[in-house]
Amino acid sequence: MEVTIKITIQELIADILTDIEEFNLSAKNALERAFRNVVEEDRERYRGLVHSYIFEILKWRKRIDFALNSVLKGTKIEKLNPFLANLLRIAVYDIRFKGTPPAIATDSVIRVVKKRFNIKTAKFANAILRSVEEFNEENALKKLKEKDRIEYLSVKFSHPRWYVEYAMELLGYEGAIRLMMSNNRPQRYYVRVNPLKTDIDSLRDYLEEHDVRVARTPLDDVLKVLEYQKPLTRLKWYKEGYFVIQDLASAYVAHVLSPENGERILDMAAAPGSKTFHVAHLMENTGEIIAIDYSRDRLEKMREKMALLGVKNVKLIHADGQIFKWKHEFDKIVLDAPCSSSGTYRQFPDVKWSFDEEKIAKVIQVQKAMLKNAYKNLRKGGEMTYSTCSIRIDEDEENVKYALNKVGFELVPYEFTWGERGFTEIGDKVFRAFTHLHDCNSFFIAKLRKS
Ligand SMILES: C[S@@+](CC[C@H](N)C(=O)[O-])C[C@H]1O[C@@H](n2cnc3c(N)ncnc32)[C@H](O)[C@@H]1O
Repeated sequence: MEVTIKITIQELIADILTDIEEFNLSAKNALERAFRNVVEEDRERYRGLVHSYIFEILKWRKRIDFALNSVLKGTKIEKLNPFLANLLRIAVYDIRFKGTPPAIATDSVIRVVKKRFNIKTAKFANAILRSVEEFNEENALKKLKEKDRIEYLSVKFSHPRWYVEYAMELLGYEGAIRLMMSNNRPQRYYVRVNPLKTDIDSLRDYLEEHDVRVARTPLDDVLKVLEYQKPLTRLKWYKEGYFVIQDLASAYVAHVLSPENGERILDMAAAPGSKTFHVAHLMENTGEIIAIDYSRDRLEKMREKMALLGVKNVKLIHADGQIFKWKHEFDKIVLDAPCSSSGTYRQFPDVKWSFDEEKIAKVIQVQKAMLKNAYKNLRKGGEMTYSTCSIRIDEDEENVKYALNKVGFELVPYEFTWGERGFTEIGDKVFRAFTHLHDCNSFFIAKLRKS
């Protein structure tokens, strides 16, 4: 496991995990940042391994912390120095999830503790890991189940407590468990063809020639990846923009919007651009798309990708979608709102731990303000999609009800060809996907009109 980079793998992983917490970075950004400092030849060799550690530890963090907190006396893992806590998490993950012999897992992190702290801390860490080795998780979980069933499920499936309660209310006990189990499975990839460069049949042939086994999906421009040999991002056609990697439900938005050639479209939260580019592709590069986002970094990435995909009808603007007003009204609007991202746990397990109720309440206010502002920017008779990758009714159906009752929109009875219908009295006119049912992100779409 030890590598010839200046630091060991364990040290690098603990640094990245600590950056995620301390600087509120996404796992993806933290990985990118850390690998900038790794020498070139090691970068390609170790990226996959480190990526997998980071994602798996974040996925199982609550269960890992349960083991650690059960053996820690007089303190909690959350109270320890964050770098030390993350080293302990790596060892627990190695021992309990990867089946690494405890002596090896312990030894490799204790060496880092000695280097970065001191002998006393190393002895402390060693004692904790010995206790973890003897910890009877099955018994402890059984006791927890008797005391607090929700907390038991939250630990067992390593999901936030609020999520367990929410999922049980939406889907019942069995449904909630199936959803959490599927959130914990490996990510499923989908690819969408870039029709400016090729067609779906040629893409399918190309992928199969390159050992990527694919299947059709409910969307005729999207393929489901069943098996692959090397990362899709290393394929020449990916690097040249012949296809994009885009979640199935996310790729439904542009179809529901049904843009027509020559129209003027606003995308109010556009970066990194999946839906904007899809709309541009469906419009065959005609008309005009104004794509705004509040994050300059994300817009910059979007600009690079746009050139690669041959998209020419998009103007990128750094702006706040709550107040942005353009000189013309729009025929159609995409509002893929910032949200709790609670539908993306399989893809981004770090998101599980980065939203609490306070942060979610704030994002709901932003969603409402954006809905109000969308109305101001839309022409009479114009249509829009409102979508989130959240499972929560307060970000989805309740916000649509707000748009109908308080803003003035009407709901378009769109004929969804797949997925589930939603909740509340408007449930039969909206789209929902769930990870355990549709093998993609849990997702919400509603189509609205300014009458
Ligand atoms: C769900 S993501 C959008 C994903 C994008 N539509 C796509 O398909 O690639 C939400 C986006 O909202 C942006 N955002 C957050 N607050 C915003 C605001 N007040 N105005 C505009 N964009 C905002 C975030 O920077 C983020 O890029």
